[in-house]
Amino acid sequence: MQISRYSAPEFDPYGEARQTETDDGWRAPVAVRPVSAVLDLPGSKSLTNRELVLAALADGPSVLRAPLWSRDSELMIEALRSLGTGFERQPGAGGFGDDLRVIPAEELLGSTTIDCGLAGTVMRFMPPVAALALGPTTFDGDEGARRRPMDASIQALRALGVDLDDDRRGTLPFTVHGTGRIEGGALEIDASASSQFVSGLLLSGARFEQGLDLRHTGERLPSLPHIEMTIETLRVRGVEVSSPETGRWVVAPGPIAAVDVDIEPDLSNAAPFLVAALVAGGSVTITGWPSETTQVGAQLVDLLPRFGARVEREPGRVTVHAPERTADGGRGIRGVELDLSEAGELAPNLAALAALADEPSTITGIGHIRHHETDRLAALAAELNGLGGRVTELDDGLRIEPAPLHAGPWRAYADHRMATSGAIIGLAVPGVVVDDIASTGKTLPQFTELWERMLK
Ligand SMILES: O=C(O)C1=C[C@@H](OP(=O)(O)O)[C@@H](O)[C@H](O)C1
Ligand SMILES: C=C(OP(=O)(O)O)C(=O)O
Repeated sequence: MQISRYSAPEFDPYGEARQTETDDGWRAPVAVRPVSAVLDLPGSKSLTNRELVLAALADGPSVLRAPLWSRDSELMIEALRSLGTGFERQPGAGGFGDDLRVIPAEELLGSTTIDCGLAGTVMRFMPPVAALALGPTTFDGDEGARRRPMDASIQALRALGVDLDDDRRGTLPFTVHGTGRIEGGALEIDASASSQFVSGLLLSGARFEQGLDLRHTGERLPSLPHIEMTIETLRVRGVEVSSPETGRWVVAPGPIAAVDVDIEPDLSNAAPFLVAALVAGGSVTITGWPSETTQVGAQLVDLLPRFGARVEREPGRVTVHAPERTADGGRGIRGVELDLSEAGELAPNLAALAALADEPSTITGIGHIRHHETDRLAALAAELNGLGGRVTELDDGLRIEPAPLHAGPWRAYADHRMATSGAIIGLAVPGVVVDDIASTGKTLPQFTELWERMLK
């Protein structure tokens, strides 16, 4: 599925802050007064795509309530459908679309091609599922997806005895020749480039004859909360999974239970809106905030105060209040020294915030985000510096120094979080034009609508 070019409705809340699709892209609206917004957000990408895989491998039908409907989740649905999984949409109670009943295939069948788009979850979670299907499954995706590392998934499946045809560069495209079963057992992988290699194997591991005893051999492992999320979703479905030591996970063989699940709102997609409170002034509230969660976006309640925000927690909601304005009318955003190795997903939006701070910031621990939708370190440095910023790329992060920013184009590189980062900068800097706001459809097709609502 290709996302159609976004066509924004005419939007002119302040006369000067027009949000329109021009030939060059989307003119980001400027915040001309403090915001005071209460917003509801659609479901989590990471939870939806895990629950889709687990529901398809389960021992009976499951309902996903309030799942995310976006490019990444629809690609996952299509991938599972092409292997024989049944799906029925059911009216949902929330405001963001239907619930989804997932009916596992009696037998998963290959002889198909899976389009991964640019979705890391599809390209890393689906190959083990394809190996459990009978017949060949070819994996491919967007041009940008062909640059994302896949070697750990490919080598893992080979080590498990699965036959694969690939380009030998450790990237898409490749073909998995599924035989309908995987023996399983002990396996070593280097997941330093992405936690998704680990999650992908754990999600299918209970369906291997001997389960899985997986060890990570690399020096670092990014995005640990996402592995915790995988473990938690498995446990909810009755799978025995343990981590006897750091970097090792054991999944017992056995059925994956059919369970109806509620998908939490996407807390990483809360980031641009909560960050907007610091940039525009005022406050932004996100409703439906879970009291307990494995989502890494929950760390925003601790991260944003480091930039000077005040965070208020009430049952089911989080409110972020802007810092006090400085004596000279500045935003009062503080510089930070952050290790974001656990929360690399939040780095683009937090880097945009840091670029609007009064003090320098250093964000480290995020070398792996060079392998996200684009090389996010290079992209952030290029786009911020293109607007007059003073950003230095480090091996594993960014050094961001205060500098006055000016109008200009902002390239999204087909990356939803680069697009929302451009929108954040545009709140403070008139004349920022994001070339591909439609890329937000990867995980949040309602982005511009919610952004408008926030600014009203
Ligand atoms: O498992 C997941 O749902 C994800 C894991 C993380 O990937 P990396 O470990 O590659 O950072 C995260 O950044 C990505 O957005 C989603
Ligand atoms: C890295 C991300 O996505 P993906 O699931 O495609 O890896 C992200 O959403 O920030």
